[in-house]
Amino acid sequence: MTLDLISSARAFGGEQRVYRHASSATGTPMEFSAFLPGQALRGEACPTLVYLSGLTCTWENVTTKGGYQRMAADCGLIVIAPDTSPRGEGVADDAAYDLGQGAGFYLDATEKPWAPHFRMESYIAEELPSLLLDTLPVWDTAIGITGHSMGGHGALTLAMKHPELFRTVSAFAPIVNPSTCPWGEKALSAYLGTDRAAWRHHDACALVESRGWQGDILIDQGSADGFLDEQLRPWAFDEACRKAGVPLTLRMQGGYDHSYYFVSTFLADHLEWHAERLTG
Ligand SMILES: N[C@@H](CCC(=O)N[C@@H](CSC=O)C(=O)NCC(=O)O)C(=O)O
Repeated sequence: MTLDLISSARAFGGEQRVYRHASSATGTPMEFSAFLPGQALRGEACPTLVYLSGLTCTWENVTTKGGYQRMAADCGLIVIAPDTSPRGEGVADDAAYDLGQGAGFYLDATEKPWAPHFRMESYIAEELPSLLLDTLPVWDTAIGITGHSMGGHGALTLAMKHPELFRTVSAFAPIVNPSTCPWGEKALSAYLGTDRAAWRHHDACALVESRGWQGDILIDQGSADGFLDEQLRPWAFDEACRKAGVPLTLRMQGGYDHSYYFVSTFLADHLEWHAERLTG
């Protein structure tokens, strides 16, 4: 498969790039950003962190507002930021910001009109890693995943479903129990249908109890996040991890909201946390 380089800029001794490629998983063109530290430019295999973004985002939000490039360069970490859904004129969409294009929820839809293109689990957990391993100096046994909000949901659920691929996982203000919050109930019923048993395979609280996790987990959550009580409720995941015996560090960050001011404050911490575990 061919990767087209859309842009490249020198940063902290490495390069911030954007790629486009034809995706067989989604049947559409897909774009992602890739920060390559100096080590990667010299051809050394590097640990890699995949960052999944939230509702309404593309690769661009975290790449331009996350401020992670200095720490990625210091840790020798490749950082990949994919898009949040398939896009295009022939792709189903919804007028609301929390369904359709920009709101793929990192699962493979089974329902019309979403099923033909909304295959983000196959894209993130199969096609993209295979493409990265073929084209960039990604260290194959040192891939971690993180994400924000809907992307935090994607990071937690995909890690627990694909532990052989994703060795480390963390999240920022994740949706942890989509089966019981308005964003999740809307998306899961549209993409998967109304049988709630199918939703459990895409719910971090259910997955940690049924599958557990091979390591520890780090979550940062702002205490002034406007979505905290209605959509996020990280204490449900804290309780599920306790029951499953999975060590979770849930850091409630006083006064922080849901924005990229919050994400960018703590993203460097997460890069360092992943790099330590991926290379240790
Ligand atoms: N009310 C907003 C909702 C969109 C929003 O807040 N998106 C967040 C992620 S929310 C969960 O997945 C985000 O990351 N936005 C991009 C940014 O750069 O801040 C709306 O109507 O758009």
